Amino acid sequence: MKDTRPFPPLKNDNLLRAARGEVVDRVPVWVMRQAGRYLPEFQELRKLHDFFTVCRTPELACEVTMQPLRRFDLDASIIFSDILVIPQALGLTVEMHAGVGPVLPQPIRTPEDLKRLTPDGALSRLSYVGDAITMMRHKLDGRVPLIGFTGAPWTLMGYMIEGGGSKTMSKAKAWLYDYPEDSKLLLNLLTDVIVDYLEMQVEAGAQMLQIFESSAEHLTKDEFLVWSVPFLRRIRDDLVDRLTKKAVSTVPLTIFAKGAGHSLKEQSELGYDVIGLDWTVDPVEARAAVGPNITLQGNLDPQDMYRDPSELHTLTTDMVHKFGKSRYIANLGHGITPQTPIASMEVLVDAVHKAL
Ligand SMILES: Cc1c2[nH]c(c1CCC(=O)O)Cc1[nH]c(c(CCC(=O)O)c1C)Cc1[nH]c(c(CCC(=O)O)c1C)Cc1[nH]c(c(C)c1CCC(=O)O)C2
Repeated sequence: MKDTRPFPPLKNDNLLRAARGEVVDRVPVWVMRQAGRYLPEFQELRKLHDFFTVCRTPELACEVTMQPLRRFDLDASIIFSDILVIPQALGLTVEMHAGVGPVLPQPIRTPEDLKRLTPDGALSRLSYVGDAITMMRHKLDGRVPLIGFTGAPWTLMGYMIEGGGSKTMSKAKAWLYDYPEDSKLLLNLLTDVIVDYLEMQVEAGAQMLQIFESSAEHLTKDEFLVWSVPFLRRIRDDLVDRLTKKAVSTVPLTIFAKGAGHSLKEQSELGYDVIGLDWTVDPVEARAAVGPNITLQGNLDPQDMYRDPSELHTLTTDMVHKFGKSRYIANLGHGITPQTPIASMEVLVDAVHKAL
């Protein structure tokens, strides 16, 4: 039965205030992939359960979501899941192979393969994510906001065509040139599912949403503007439309387009509240590009987490000083990597909170 109890009131809302451009008590900080393999308790749980079993079992997803919050004074939680649950819901098999990452044994190879996708009913096959979000809101007891997320269309298309991660996305890029109309069809199909999925996450209790366009780095600026930006715009516009029509309050939206620092101005015109930056972007230049009315998130190099604590502390403090206290959410410039020392997370969080 659906849990319809009201959610506990939020105690630390610095993340949402930063996203809306309001005054914060302290600079909020969270870390992409903050629940993950650098935590021994995550590794222990993963010995007992397959990756997608964790995603599909709300109790397990909530336990893993909670793990980093027990250790660190973070200002946000992010629901444990993966971007590849959408290709799964569209009928593709996705396996998580240790040491390799995601594998799709029957990828989309030709436009003919698009017929195998099953958008009808995809949302109902993702209902476990909504269940985990609702459960997590209660377990958090208002401690910090809960972020929901999705992969963006181009990034999902890449995994669906490559059959997993890829250094070049060469097969997916070949689609853009060889089958431009079918590429648009696939990107629009994914956009439709993503809008449904995000609407469902908000209704389930997600207080902020992040769209991961992690494979933007494989596109030139011109390609990014054609194959990513229009779909990111439609996700935002359609989602806001849907929520408005249902009289559901909208939540702040973050776009994280890794490797798209060449198009910050264009990103700032999409209607998102927050732009996530990878570590190649200079904070001061980013602010100049997006103007004063957008919140920036990021962007310490995840490799800096391997430096000694005093160096890491200094780098973090310098980063926060460059961004400033207004309209800023501290994070890494991409996901935390599996060998990261736990002590580095403590240094990062502490340095952010003490910087200003
Ligand atoms: C591209 C992408 C994926 N998944 C995701 C992205 C976008 C962000 C990014 O660019 O890093 C997003 C993601 N994946 C995961 C989260 C959980 C929430 C969080 O704590 O941030 C989030 C937000 C869990 C995960 N997703 C994955 C793990 C590790 C797998 C395991 O436990 O065996 C976790 C904790 C696996 C995964 N899932 C994916 C890859 C490429 C891999 C393998 C690489 C790796 O292992 O880090 C696809």
